[in-house]
Amino acid sequence: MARHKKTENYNKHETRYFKERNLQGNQIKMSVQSNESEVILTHPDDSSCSTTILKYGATVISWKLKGDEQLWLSSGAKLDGSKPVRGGIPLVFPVFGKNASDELLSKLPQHGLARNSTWEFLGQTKSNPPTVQFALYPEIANQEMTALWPVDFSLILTVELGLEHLKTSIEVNNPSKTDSLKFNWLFHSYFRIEDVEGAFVSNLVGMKVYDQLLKETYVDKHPVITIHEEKDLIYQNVDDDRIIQIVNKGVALHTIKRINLPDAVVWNPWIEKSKSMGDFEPKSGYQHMICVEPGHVHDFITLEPGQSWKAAQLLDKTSIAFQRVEL
Ligand SMILES: O=P(O)(O)OC[C@H]1O[C@H](O)[C@H](O)[C@@H](O)[C@@H]1O
Repeated sequence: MARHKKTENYNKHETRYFKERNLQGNQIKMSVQSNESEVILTHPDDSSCSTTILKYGATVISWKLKGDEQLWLSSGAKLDGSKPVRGGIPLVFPVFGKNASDELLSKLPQHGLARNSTWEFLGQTKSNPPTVQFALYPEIANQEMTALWPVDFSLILTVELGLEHLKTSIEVNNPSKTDSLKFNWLFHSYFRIEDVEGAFVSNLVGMKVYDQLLKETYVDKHPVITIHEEKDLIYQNVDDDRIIQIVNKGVALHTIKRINLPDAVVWNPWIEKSKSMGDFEPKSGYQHMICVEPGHVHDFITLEPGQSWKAAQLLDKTSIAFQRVEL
């Protein structure tokens, strides 16, 4: 039995269209289409703005603004539910990376079970900007993984498509009456860029960072992060008002705003690591992508029975913003 009330009746074997009405009450363009495997949102005021969410992992696999794709998706990504999607915005829960110390979380594979589970499509909650919700809870999550991590939880993902933004919000609830819920959360966003070597990531200067390759923690004094080799950096407790941007040729291509997400991972696999990932295609793809991943990963969030936690990632088109920092 589904725990979450669907906002629209929905027959999973049919494609369903949710239509918009204009001021005269005429039916106009459809803004949400759903079929067995994916949900597609198209902005009612501009059909060149759209996003596609795969029900497997509730993974955003495409986000187009004025017809331009914003996210990087590997041409070798599996979209059939056989493995997590390489690209787009995979969701990381309840653990980031491979945990070695927690009795239960350490049994889960890298990045947990949310990206390996088919989520329930709850329906559309708003017509403009078009907004939809998905849910995940133990009864429908990947059963091999819930057997390893027998913990109660409930997740609601909200995806809102604006004319100039994509907002993904998460609510985590602990429905248990007796046990606490301990977890990490992260939006593993893969951004598309023309040439990673010509780009930089801004506004992380002065932040404490754990370098996963060097296995060292230090304060990053680089004014910007450039990518000319493999990078795997976890910035911790980044000030809430720091707006992280991916800048290319003097233009802020992507702006990443974090709501209740203190950490940000910056990752590019570069040449050798890309070769080692079977689903990373083309192998030259590392030149055209960068992951900037807002999350809560440097420590765990703990929810007591009945408690909930909310956070969001807002991607938009803010013009270039260098922020003053006190070092
Ligand atoms: O290959 P995956 O399990 O999708 O992980 C891809 C990457 O995710 C994050 O960015 C981590 O910081 C990296 O260490 C990891 O390699």
